[in-house]
Amino acid sequence: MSKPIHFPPDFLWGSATSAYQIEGAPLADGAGHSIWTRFAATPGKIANGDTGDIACDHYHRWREDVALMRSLGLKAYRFSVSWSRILPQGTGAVNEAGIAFYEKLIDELLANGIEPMLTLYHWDLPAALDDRGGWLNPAIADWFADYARVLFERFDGRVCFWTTLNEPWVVTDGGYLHGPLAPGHRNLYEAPIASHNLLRAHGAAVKVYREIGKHRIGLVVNIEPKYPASDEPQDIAATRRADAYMNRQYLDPVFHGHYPAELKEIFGAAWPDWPREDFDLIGQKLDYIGINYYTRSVCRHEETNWPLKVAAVRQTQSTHMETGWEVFPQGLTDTLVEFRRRYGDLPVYVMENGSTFYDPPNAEDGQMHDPLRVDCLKKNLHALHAAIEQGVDLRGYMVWSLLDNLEWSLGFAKRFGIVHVNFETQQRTPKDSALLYAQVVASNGACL
Ligand SMILES: CO[C@H](O)c1c[n+]2c([nH]1)[C@H](O)[C@@H](O)[C@H](O)[C@H]2CO
Repeated sequence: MSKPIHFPPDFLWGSATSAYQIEGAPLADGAGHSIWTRFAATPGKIANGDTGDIACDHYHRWREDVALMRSLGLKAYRFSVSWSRILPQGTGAVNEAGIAFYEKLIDELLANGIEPMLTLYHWDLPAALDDRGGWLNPAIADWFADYARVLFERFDGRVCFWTTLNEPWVVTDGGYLHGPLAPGHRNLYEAPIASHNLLRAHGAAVKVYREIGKHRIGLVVNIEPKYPASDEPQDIAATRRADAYMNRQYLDPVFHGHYPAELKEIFGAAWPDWPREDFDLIGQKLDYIGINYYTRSVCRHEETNWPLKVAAVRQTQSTHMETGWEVFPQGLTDTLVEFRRRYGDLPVYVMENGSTFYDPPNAEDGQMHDPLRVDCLKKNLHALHAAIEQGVDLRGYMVWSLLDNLEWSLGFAKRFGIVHVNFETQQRTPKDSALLYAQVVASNGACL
């Protein structure tokens, strides 16, 4: 009989989504275009021609969705604000209808005892700012800080939990180096600049929050722990490069004031000499770190792979993600323990963790059975608890995702929701994984 599991008494159990993936109506009520409304309108960019034009219609069904969260007993809800609903041109005049939408959502969450956790940026940059260089223009740190200030002034106090950016690595690698995500660039020289400006913007927003905010602010990074495929020196070196590029490229400047040396090795002449004062801005003190964990990577040297010269060795038990993300719960424990070892005892929240599997059609009993996701969730929650037992100051967990939604360029086919969405009828149906998660929340993990 395994030892009963106990999470800390006030552990924050919740779920996560993002604006473009669930809201729909991206241009409603005065909102401006974003790089994702543009990308989605470009033939071939999103699988099956899917777009966020309707998605989960959350823009109209937000009250129903909060009631759904309440029915699951969720303590918190992590969502993002669409910058171009608030500032249609990215800067300048505030669109009060955009403010009103998020105000209604926040007040409904609070009325239902659910902590709103607001992400300022989850990838949907205003198109008007992209026209001015977007993340490649150093001025974006000021544009982002001004946008953040509007939301801080309107919502701080009702929102007590702020995140500046969701996953600067994905924004950079997907949008500027390899190109599968908006704005779809493939440029070795642009990627470091975009990445550095994302971190500068993060720092500038935190600085504004320290002037006017009274609660908590942090950053959310995706961490994919890297394990060498062999003890061959070139595989060890490849693993180090992969860890520096995906993981330490963001945490080292924020917590240690410099980039990992491997980045100059990877980017060569494309890696600028950054001004020292930038690291004072980037290194603003944070109240927490958010970590998104999905899988690990087993790395080997591969001379032909641009620009890292690293290849991932595919593993056996994988999810149905297009690159087959391995189910590896130990990686979650390792990630959290390693964060504490390398960066110290800052409070940690797992802000995304989930899996996509082909969900069989609902059974005769009308219930949406998702056994693979249930198994994955249980294993990851045990791994989470193992990290707490090893001393990690883990404060909360947001399952990705509340709803099946638009999986960016992969469209609606990749379902991550614990609640099934019929995109024809917009009917929501809790899957077995949602019923399990509700029990986990109600028992604070004791049912695991
Ligand atoms: C590299 O994987 C990242 O950790 C990651 C995975 N995911 C994410 N980031 C994004 O934050 C979500 O918008 C995605 O829907 C979700 C599922 O793909």
